[in-house]
Amino acid sequence: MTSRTASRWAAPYAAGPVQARVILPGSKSLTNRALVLSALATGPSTLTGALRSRDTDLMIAGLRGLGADIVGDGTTLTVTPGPLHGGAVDCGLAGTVLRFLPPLAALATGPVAFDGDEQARRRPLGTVLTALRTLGARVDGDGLPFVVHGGGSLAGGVVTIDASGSSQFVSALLLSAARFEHGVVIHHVGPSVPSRPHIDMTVDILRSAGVWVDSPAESGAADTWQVAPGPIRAVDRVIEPDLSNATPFLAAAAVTGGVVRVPAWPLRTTQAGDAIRRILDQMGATVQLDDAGLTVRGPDRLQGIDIDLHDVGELAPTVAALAALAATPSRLRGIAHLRGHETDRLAALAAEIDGLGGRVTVHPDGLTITPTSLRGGCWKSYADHRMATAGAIVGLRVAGVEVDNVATTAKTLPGFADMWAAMLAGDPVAGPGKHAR
Ligand SMILES: O=C(O)C1=C[C@@H](OP(=O)(O)O)[C@@H](O)[C@H](O)C1
Ligand SMILES: C=C(OP(=O)(O)O)C(=O)O
Repeated sequence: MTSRTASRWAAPYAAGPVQARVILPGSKSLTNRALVLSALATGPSTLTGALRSRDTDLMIAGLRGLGADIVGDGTTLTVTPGPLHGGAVDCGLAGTVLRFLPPLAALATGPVAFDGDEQARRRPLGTVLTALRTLGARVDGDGLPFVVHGGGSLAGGVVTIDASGSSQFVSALLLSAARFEHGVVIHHVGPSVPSRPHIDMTVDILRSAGVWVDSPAESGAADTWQVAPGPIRAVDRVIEPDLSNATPFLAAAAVTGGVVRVPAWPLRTTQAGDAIRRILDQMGATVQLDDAGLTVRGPDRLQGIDIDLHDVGELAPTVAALAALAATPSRLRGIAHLRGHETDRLAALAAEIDGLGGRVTVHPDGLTITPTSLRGGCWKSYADHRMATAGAIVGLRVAGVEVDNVATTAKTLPGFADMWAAMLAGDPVAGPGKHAR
């Protein structure tokens, strides 16, 4: 739907160790879950420190178009639920909008037409639409564009799905299920579900809104989640900073032997991005988490890593960039599902690292990256925010890297290029709408 003009951005080269303090805007995953729950809640609620980016603005527009009133200045938003009615939703390239809003649309009184970016048409979705039909909804289409004919209510009940393509299939059904007449019981059958922390995040936020949820962790029933029907309480929330978006900045410390601190790093969190602490530690960095935030000190020699990223695939582009600059080979496992992310990230990472003279082998489940001496050149971003930030990391150590369409980082981190430049200049770094401290 949206056309974007590609342009090349000269990724800054780091002449020495990077030293920076970086304040990140709010988490995409938490903001979009909170928006959905607030729109389904029993009364108004306020979100503080919400992320404003393409993905979250698409969620806001989608919910407004279906009847929610969302007002606010920048990162503070007040959401007042309204009767849900028919309308149109632009998903852009946001997996959270594409997967989380169809179940909510099934509760509307009228047809809801979904469309999105050309690239979004290739993202896996059929599982959610088939599940909705099983739960009582009428849906025209099996992928974008499609129409959910909201009937004002949905029966809900028991459904069996294969969620090996995306954890968002499970999260999507769970988020709206308290408003289904019979709630939902989801059985997953198939290869293992990726990105489990994201489902745990969904369970956690539902419970904080007073919803009864049973998950494999408590029930012992592997791969079964259940939500009881009932009210979703309106809760005022402070959104944590986005830890996945922190990872390129932390990687800058790791690859330059520098020091980067991220204040307000939560001591306990459901965000998958928290896994970067053990990844950087394994690669040889010094990682310290305390009340002042997270501090990463880069090593003299960055080690390669052999790691299963199945649970935290979102971090794979950052880890691949680190691996390309490490002293020893790396093997990234468990991430076949990245082929259905914003782009086929396995193919894209291999093509771009190889394009600079690197050596990457693509496996059915991931990548082997053998460090070589890289040269400058064009790094394509494929409209993928995390491909663009991975190119920026590589550019810190390889002169002459040009990232095409760095503006695509606005999907979750508008102002990334300015933040990156400020980091290299030794200036304070804060994204637009910085996280309230
Ligand atoms: O629910 C979420 O907020 C997300 C779940 C994950 O999706 P997949 O399970 O498709 O990897 C993650 O990669 C994505 O960035 C955000
Ligand atoms: C996979 C990602 O996004 P989405 O929410 O669009 O699936 C991501 O941000 O890495």
